[in-house]
Parts: sequence; structure tokens; C-alpha cells
Amino acid sequence: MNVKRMFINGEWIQPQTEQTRDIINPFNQEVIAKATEGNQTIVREAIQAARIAFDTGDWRNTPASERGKLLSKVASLIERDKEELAELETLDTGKTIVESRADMDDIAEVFRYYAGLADKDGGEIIDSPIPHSASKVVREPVGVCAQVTPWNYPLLQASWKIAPALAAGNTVVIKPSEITPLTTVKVTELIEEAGIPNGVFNLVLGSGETVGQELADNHQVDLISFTGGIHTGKKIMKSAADTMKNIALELGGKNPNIVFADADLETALDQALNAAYFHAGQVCSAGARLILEDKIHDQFVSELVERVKNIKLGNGFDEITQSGPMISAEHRRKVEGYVELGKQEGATLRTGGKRPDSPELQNGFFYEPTIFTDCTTDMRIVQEEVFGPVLTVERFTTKEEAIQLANDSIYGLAGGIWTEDTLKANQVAAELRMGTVWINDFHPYFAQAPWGGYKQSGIGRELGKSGLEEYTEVKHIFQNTKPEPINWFN
Ligand SMILES: NC(=O)c1ccc[n+]([C@@H]2O[C@H](COP(=O)([O-])OP(=O)(O)OC[C@H]3O[C@@H](n4cnc5c(N)ncnc54)[C@H](O)[C@@H]3O)[C@@H](O)[C@H]2O)c1
Ligand SMILES: C[N+](C)(C)CC=O
Repeated sequence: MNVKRMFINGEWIQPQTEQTRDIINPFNQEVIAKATEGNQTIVREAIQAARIAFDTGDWRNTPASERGKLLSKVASLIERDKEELAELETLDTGKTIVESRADMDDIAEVFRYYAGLADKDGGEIIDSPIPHSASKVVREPVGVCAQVTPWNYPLLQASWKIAPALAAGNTVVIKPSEITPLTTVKVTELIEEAGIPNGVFNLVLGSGETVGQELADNHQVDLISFTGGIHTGKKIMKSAADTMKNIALELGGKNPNIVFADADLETALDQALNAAYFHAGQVCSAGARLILEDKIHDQFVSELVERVKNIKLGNGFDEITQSGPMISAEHRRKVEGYVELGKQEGATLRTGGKRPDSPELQNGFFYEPTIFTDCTTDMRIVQEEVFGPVLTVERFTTKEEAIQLANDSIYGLAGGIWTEDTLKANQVAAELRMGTVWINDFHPYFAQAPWGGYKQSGIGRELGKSGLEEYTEVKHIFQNTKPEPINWFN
């Protein structure tokens, strides 16, 4: 089996020790690849390569339009190899091939968007209050950017970091999740094929504790951009503080989905399923907290339970599969622990709550889509991110109560509102403390609009113009156009 390697300073590295990690297909537990396991020494080499490539200045002084052309080329190569990339993503994560193809379309779009944005900010002339002077503000790349990504959307989350970082003229060391490195390795090949100069883009592989931690600690890194869980995010923030690195954190969520009685209930029902169970609920913005107006609660829940029972679990490559497995045995155990906790806390289990019985699913890490009702905000099952196919249902009577319930969370990533009353929708949207609010929809994100969290869902924004600005420092250049002595000390 060929071993996936690290890419440092323009070369695929043959490691001195052949320590590798098995990459597992979560649908059947087969080993689909082996990946080199990095160590502190190799990460330091990658950082050093990125440091030199940044400091020599060739990449950051390349016209932004040229950097944009390289990103466009990467987008075209992703489109060329879309099917191969999608298949790797499905093998690695278990998500359906339909989802993986959609991810690849989004990823190519992200590279194209930042290719187009790369040369659009030429700086700003400031009206200086000082006579005989000129004042301008420019944006410059931050420097060496470390990027650490999760397993649920491996290449999508990587693209949100790679494309803007390179567009802005930074150099990069990226570490994908050790569980799902395959598409990031493949896209590194495409970035190489597009002609990236040596040292500008580097890939390291291995565990968070060793490889990721070194990226957070190392004094030669200027910025660390992380997408992952809240506990890792806090750890990285503490580590980054020692060298005062810039940080960008995209963390978890426990996202409310509020349905008012005056909503189009058929659409709200259909989309509540999508909100909660898409990719087996392993989505940062999953609508895992359904908040229903009292008047419709019972009817809505009983219809939802029927539909949830029909969700077709299976092999992501099977076109009729609607939802794949959990990513790992360990993660499924965590989900199971939360379901037990929900029962102990007094929530009512309405459906699911166990592994499926079907013989063809026994080798995969499957878990049945689950619904709990009679939930209250003091329950951990309502407050903590389960990151699996588990939906909790709460109820409200007034708009104010819905807002209060939705905001009662340490998280603030995203939320949905369902109502035909646009004034009410906008009043509620204005009160929700979240980075994204969807009205009569759930889940859309695209390259042009910023993405990120309030509160403990993170710091900073990806995508949109803000996603490029994350990778820049702002510099003010002031020029005295009539220099003469000021005689202060005479
Ligand atoms: N806000 C968003 O846009 C967004 C998107 C996707 C996923 N997520 C979140 O990601 C989480 C699921 O992903 P996960 O389980 O891979 O998260 P995780 O925090 O376990 O791991 C994420 C990455 O961090 C690395 N890591 C672990 N310990 C580290 C350390 N000490 N130093 C540096 N790196 C370290 C891991 O190896 C992995 O590459 C969920 O909480 C989900 O909500 C958020
Ligand atoms: C940001 N998103 C929705 C693509 C993936 C979250 O897990």
C-alpha cells in the first residue's frame, strides 16, 4: 500500500523513520491508506522552509494578480480531478458521494473566489491632517501561517484557509486531521502541479498532540488558523499566547433551529431533518436544538419521528444512502455516552438511541438518528456539542422566550428561524448572538459570505472579504513631503 507523505520545501519527504498511521474507512473499517506520522523535528523543518520562503520575499512580492492566477489553476485542477477527490473524501469520512461532490464544487469555487479577490485591495490613501504629508494604508501578508483542520469536512475546511492565505502572499504549513488526510494530500499534489514555488506551501501529517502542538508553539509561526473542537481551540489559544501569534479559531456549535407556528410547516419539517442529520449530524452548524412553538410541538414532533425512522443509512458510495457512519469507534462511543446522559437527565427518547440492527451496517460506525423531547436548557444534552445524529427538542410560547432559549448557550455559531412573518423573522435575527442566521433555510454557506462564530464558537471569520483580511496585517505608511528641521531641542 502506498504511503501518503509530507510535502516540505517543494519535495515529498522520505521520512527517516517509517512510522505510519492506518487510515480507516468508517463504513467497513478497512485500511484504505497509510500515512507518514510526523514528529517535532519534521514540523520544524516545514516551518523553517515556510519561514525562508516568506522572508526571501519572492512570493509576497509576486504581483497579487499572479498569485491569483496560480489559485485559478488550482481551481481548474480540482475540477479536473473532482471525481477522484470526491471518492477519496467519501472513503475517508463515510459521507455520501453526493455530499463529497458538492464539497468539491464548493472548494473549486473558494479557490476561484480568492483568485479573483487577490488583487482587489491596492490600499487606501488617507487624508492626513498634517500639512505636506502623504499617508497610505496597505495590507501585507502576516507571514508563516500554520493551518490545522478537522475530519468532518477535510478538504473544504482546508480550502477556506489555503486559498486566502496564499492569495494574500503568506507561506503555509498545513496539518489535516490525522484521521482524514487523503484529500489534503491530493490537493497538495495539485498545488505542486499548479507551480507553487518551493517552501510556500508545506504539508505535515500526524497527531494533534505532537505535530499540531508544535505548530501552535513554534516561535517562527506568525498565525495559527484552527478549525476543530472547543477544547483543542482553547489549548491552541493558550499555546499561541506565548509567542503572541495571530489566531483564527473556528470551533463548534450547538445551533438552534426555531420554528414558529406560522411557518410553512412542510418545508420546516423537511429542513429540520436536513439541519440535524446531514452528514450524520457531524457538522459544526448542525441544527441540533429544535425549538418549537407550543401550538405545533406535538404534531411537528410526531411527523418528524416518522420521517427520521426512514433515513436510509448505508455506504456513502451507494446513491440511495442518505447518511453515512460516524467517523470512528471512539466518536460513536462519545455519541452513545451523550444519549445515556440525555436519558439520565430526564429527556424523553422518541426514536433511535442505539446502533442499527441491519447486518450490512455492522462493520461500520453507524448510529441511528435520534430524537429527544422534553428537553430543557439546563441539560448537558442540550448545551454540549454531541456532533452526531442526536436532536433535542425544546418548546416556547412567545417570541422573546424563543430568543432567550436560542441564546442560552456558550456557543454562537449559527441558527435558523422559520416563519412567514418577515418582520418577526428580522426581529429575531437581530437578537440572536450568532455568526450566521438563516431565515426560512438552514445550512447555506458560500465563498462570498463570511463564516465564523460569536462567543465560544470562535474568533475571526473565514470566507468573504473578511476571510482574506484574516491573513493580512495592516500597515500605515506616512511620508513627510517637505522635511525640514523642527528645532524641538534647540
Ligand atoms: N466552526 C467551523 O467552521 C467548524 C467546521 C468544522 C468543524 N468544526 C468543529 O470541529 C470539531 C470536530 O473536529 P475534530 O474532532 O477533528 O476536532 P479536534 O479539535 O479534535 O481536532 C481538530 C484538529 O486539531 C488537531 N489537534 C488536536 N490537538 C491539538 C493540539 N494540542 N494542538 C494543535 N492541533 C491539535 C487535530 O489533529 C485535528 O487536526 C467539532 O467541534 C466541530 O464543530 C468547526
Ligand atoms: C462549516 N461547515 C458547515 C462547512 C462545516 C462545519 O462543520
